[in-house]
Amino acid sequence: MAFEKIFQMQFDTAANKALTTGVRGAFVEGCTYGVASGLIYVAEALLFYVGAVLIARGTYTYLQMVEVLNLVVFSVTIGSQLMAFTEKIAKSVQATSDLNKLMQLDTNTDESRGVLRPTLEGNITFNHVRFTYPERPEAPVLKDVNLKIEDGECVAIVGSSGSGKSTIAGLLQRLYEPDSGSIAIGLNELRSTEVHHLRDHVSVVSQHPNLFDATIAENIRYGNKAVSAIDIRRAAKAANVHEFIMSLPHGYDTMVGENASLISGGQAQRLQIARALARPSKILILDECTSALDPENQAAVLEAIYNAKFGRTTVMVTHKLQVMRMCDRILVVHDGQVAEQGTYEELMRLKGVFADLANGGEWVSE
Ligand SMILES: Nc1ncnc2c1ncn2[C@@H]1O[C@H](COP(=O)(O)OP(=O)(O)OP(=O)(O)O)[C@@H](O)[C@H]1O
Repeated sequence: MAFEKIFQMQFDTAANKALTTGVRGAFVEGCTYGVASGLIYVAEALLFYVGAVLIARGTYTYLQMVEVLNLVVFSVTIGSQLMAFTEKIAKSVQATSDLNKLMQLDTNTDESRGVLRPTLEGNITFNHVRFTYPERPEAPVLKDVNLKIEDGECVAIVGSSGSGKSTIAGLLQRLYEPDSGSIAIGLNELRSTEVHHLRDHVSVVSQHPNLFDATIAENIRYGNKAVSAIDIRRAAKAANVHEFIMSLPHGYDTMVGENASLISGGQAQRLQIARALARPSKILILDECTSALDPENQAAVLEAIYNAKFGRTTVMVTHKLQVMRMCDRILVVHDGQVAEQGTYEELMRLKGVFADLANGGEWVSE
């Protein structure tokens, strides 16, 4: 999904910046500490020497020399201790400035609008939707999208790379607002629906499972306290992953490891499907969720999706023929519009955009 690539890039940039700043900070801190400690000893040595000379000449008494020595050593020690705080002071200044920026953020965003919490079911409709990413105002991604997905229908959204498939999925989650036109689920316009409520009712399974270093049960629950242990098991069974979980030594309490390193890609993907199914959502969006899998894992995930789509409206963004064939209908996005729609056979017979993309090798067949 395009958003993941962008987040990954931003994360890499931030991590590299943190590393460079950390290394530079450690170097400065080390130098500061060395100079500060050295200064005390240099000052003491100098004072003893000058004091001794002054006493020898009879300018100072021994008592006067000790008083001056104490005063200077005390001042230098305080100064050097303050220098040891340089890094902490710099961090506090930066943290205060960051906090200040956060406090000034506008809470009146597109997301904050919309307060309705209706039951989200019924047909999905896009009515003359036009959308341009704010970062690229000169290039509208969607120019005039009109589509209708029936309640309970399974639809594949296909098109060439960059045609705007993931953007349609993103708009459906209200990650962005259309420039014009409207999107509705049943009779409810998305722009007047409360965004958390919407995202609780629209489940997304993306290309990367995004599992956390927590137990399998916690990964399926995903912070939603309303999801009970029974819901978790039911979802895992529907996602075809229950038996695998039960084969693990600690079952649902097994830790999946950092970045889900202890389980395969297909198992991780089925856990992500279980997470989506554990929620009360009637709408399921699957964005290229099998593209990173080998054929064996892909078959297991497709079987899970096949079970999951019953009773739900399912939208699958895909390049895979097998996934397209699982769907009731295929929508072809081209030049910012839904250019064609129908079953695989109907679209091939049309000899239009879909057939051209098929003949050009755009669709993956295994
Ligand atoms: N956050 C963003 N900011 C600016 N441009 C973006 C952003 N996300 C996507 N785009 C651009 O919008 C266009 C449509 O992207 P989108 O990800 O919807 O296409 P896609 O059909 O899903 O592509 P793919 O099949 O390669 O995943 C592309 O040209 C992409 O570069």
